[in-house]
Amino acid sequence: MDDDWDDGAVVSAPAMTGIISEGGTKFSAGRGYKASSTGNSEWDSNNATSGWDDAPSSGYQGNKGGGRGGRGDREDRGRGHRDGRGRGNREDRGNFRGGRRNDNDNNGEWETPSDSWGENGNGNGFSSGGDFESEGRGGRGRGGRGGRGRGGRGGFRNEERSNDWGGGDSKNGGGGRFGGKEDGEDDGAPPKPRDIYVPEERVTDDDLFTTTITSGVNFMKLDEIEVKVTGENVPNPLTSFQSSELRPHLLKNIEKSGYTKPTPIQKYAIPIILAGRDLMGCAQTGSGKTAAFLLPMINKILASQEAPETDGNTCNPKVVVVSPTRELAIQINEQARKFAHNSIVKCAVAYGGTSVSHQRNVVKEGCHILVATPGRLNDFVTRGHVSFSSVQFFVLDEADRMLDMGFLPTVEEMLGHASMTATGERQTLMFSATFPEEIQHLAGKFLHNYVFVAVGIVGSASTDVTQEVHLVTRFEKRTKLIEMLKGTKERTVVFVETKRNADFLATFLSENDIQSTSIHGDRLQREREQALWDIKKGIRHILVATGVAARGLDIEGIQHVINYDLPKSIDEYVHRIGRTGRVGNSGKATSLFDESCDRALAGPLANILRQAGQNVPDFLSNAGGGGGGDSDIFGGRDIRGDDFGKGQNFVQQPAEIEEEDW
Ligand SMILES: Nc1ncnc2c1ncn2[C@@H]1O[C@H](COP(=O)(O)OP(=O)(O)OP(=O)(O)O)[C@@H](O)[C@H]1O
Repeated sequence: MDDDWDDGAVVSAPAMTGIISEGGTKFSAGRGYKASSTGNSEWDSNNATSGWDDAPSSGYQGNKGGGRGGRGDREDRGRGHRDGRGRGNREDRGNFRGGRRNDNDNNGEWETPSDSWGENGNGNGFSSGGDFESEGRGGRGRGGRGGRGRGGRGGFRNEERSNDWGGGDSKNGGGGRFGGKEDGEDDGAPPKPRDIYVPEERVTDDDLFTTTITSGVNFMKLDEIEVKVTGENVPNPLTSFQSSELRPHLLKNIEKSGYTKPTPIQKYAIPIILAGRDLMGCAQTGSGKTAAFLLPMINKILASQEAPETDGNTCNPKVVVVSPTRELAIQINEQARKFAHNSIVKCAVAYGGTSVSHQRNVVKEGCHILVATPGRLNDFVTRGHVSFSSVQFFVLDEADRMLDMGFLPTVEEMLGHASMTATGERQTLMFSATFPEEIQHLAGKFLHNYVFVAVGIVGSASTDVTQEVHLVTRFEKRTKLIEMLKGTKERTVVFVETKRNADFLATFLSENDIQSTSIHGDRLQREREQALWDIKKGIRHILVATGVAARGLDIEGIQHVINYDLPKSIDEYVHRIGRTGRVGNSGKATSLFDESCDRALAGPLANILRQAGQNVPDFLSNAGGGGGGDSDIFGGRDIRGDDFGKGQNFVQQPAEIEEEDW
């Protein structure tokens, strides 16, 4: 669909009163929002009962009403988009498996009348570039998220705004955050609103050891999973944390974390990283990949006993971890703080949507470990706040996502930066639960004589998640959702494809007495963090989310994942349902399969179900999911060949589980 804005139609900010008819959707900014369970919904100037809640609590219960509808925002965000990031980007992305292009398109679509706010549907598309962090490509004319131009939140416009909107103009191609100009510098362009959000450190040092998931009854079963390791001179795996080379301080923090034994990926990855090797590590969702890379890196810093390095106002971290979403960056930083607790190791986090000056001030104090989203990191490097000259470890978490077309240019820029230590001098580590072969090929150029570790079938879902797929029409989805959620207190993530539908559903559920919140790329960072906090703390028990929450998030007590809309790619499905059933806990995933738009997923979905020993419904087989599974299409093997390493590779047979382990 055409995702351009019609600049001629831009209405300026004062249009905050009255109804604007926009692509079939009525906005009555600053007023209430009436969600109808029967079909169309609209902004309703007479109904102020369920407006956007701009209070710190991110639920949809507020009576505030204000905030939505700012067409002025649209002007800011919209224009750069047309000539900037625009179409080339979409085309590029579309080449990769899993339909990133479709994702992007979908994110930009108005829903059909039956399932959206609009009366006529299809109006003002906005190509969002997905919900992941994508700031930072402006310097290349891609403009990050430049110019999405959705009729946005006028109420917040002058308060805070994501720095990663790109902020370009229609002539110059959007974006341009990396032109080397400091915030506020006068270059003749319209002033860019600044992010002023200073995130609070919600997880205090005292809470660090209680915020992660306690392993479940199936934890020991992880040892049954076959592990394939290829590469030259592969070190032997660990048998326990205690018998490893890890330093006593680290062992103490591991114990305080409640980890009694390493997971399979930890058993293999820790010695490989300690031995100075590069690594491509693939293991199921919720199987402890974060600790697998953090522990050996922290060990190395502890061993060196060096203070954090700074050079004037420039921070020279030893470890850089890059994550595709802000919330995942926050989480990885919390894990790093936990393992480094009470030691000399200093950790910092930098991500978009927050005050640049605040994070710059934190970073310039120096840190050993810097966890960041790519755009903010690249920005800091470009501006000289961070240098890669001391980097010993460079980690790409969710590496396949980091190397798809959305982020690849930024990753290439970072790894090709003049200050970056050379391949072979630094250790480069990549982790994910999914690793398509074409992405493995790309990854190879950043790695040096790496070891490949695959725990289980890469790209497969955890068998601890009971998966169900229901055949529905789009008109039945809402009723089905209410049926599933009514009366249950299960902590649930409901995934949808579009940001606007996330908001719509969260409101709709709340109006049906199912307290909900939402997270997606159009919410302010403050709201995104609040929404997650509310779920973690049980203040809300339903989180309606776009793909921004699909990867990496580790939230205690998520029992159910619902794919209200199925994703376009099977990898995304695997990551989404992996928000439950983590570290040996059981969970369930229910997907609503609408044949009119999900047909392409039928085959891959049936394979995933079969691999996990789940029932494959007839309608999936009939829709094209009748064939057998093929693990290789999910990157289940080393692209260098199963024999790579000339006989030094080995396959770990599943361990015998002793009775007392259960
Ligand atoms: N050895 C262990 N024993 C017990 N719990 C562990 C162990 N290792 C990790 N965990 C816990 O398991 C949970 C999942 O770990 P983590 O988030 O690293 O998974 P992951 O493999 O990175 O998942 P994803 O693919 O979804 O990102 C966390 O709460 C973590 O604290």
